[in-house]
Amino acid sequence: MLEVKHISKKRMLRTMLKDCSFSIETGKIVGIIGENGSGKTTLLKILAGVLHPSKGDINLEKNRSHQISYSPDQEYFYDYFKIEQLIDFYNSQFNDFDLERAKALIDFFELDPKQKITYLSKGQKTRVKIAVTIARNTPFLVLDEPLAGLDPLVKEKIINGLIRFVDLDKQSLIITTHELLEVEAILDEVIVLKDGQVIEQKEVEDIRKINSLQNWLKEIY
Ligand SMILES: Nc1ncnc2c1ncn2[C@@H]1O[C@H](COP(=O)(O)OP(=O)(O)OP(=O)(O)O)[C@@H](O)[C@H]1O
Repeated sequence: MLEVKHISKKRMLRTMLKDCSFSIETGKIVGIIGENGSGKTTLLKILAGVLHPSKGDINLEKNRSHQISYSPDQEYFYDYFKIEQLIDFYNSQFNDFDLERAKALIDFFELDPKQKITYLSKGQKTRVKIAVTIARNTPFLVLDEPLAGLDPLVKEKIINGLIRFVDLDKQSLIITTHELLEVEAILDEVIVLKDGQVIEQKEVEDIRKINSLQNWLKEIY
């Protein structure tokens, strides 16, 4: 269980997050959604420990670095590595890294392990980033905008990779996204941010009984 309690974040005079509280159970796929600038990336950075909140706490059972595997929205790779070298590097850095799962993911994502990162397309780099993030056996996998700017086939491949390789008996997946149509089918819950505040946390099944996720979001926004 991950509990976010009354998190606020201010930088200079700007309020990026305001009194955000929610909890996420093991085994859930949770989408953090909301318009541009609503605070999704800031929230994920705070979950991952990259940013510190100005106020509030995050309750996790153990040390954050053993609990959360995080993929930021920007690229951060060592361009001169080959994919297989990057995987070896991750394996050397994280005790919870599953080398076999990483190799299976690279294969599933139709990537050549001998290829240098610098020569990969955006879609290929995104797949590498997701592969090394979800190859860790942490209880929470946190992906910022894993589908942004990708073509429909690559999006589908990534979503299938998530379904196939995330172990929902032990792990939860938290993603931010604007691609509601594409992810609606895999989400268990959504957390909606507006102007830095959590305005809703709801089971997607309950939303679908009355509306599509996209229309529901328009109504509450
Ligand atoms: N380094 C920073 N310093 C000051 N303000 C920032 C900084 N980074 C982001 N912000 C502001 O914080 C707010 C939340 O930004 P954030 O990137 O978290 O939103 P987002 O929901 O992820 O947006 P998007 O959907 O466009 O990625 C925005 O108003 C943004 O301008």
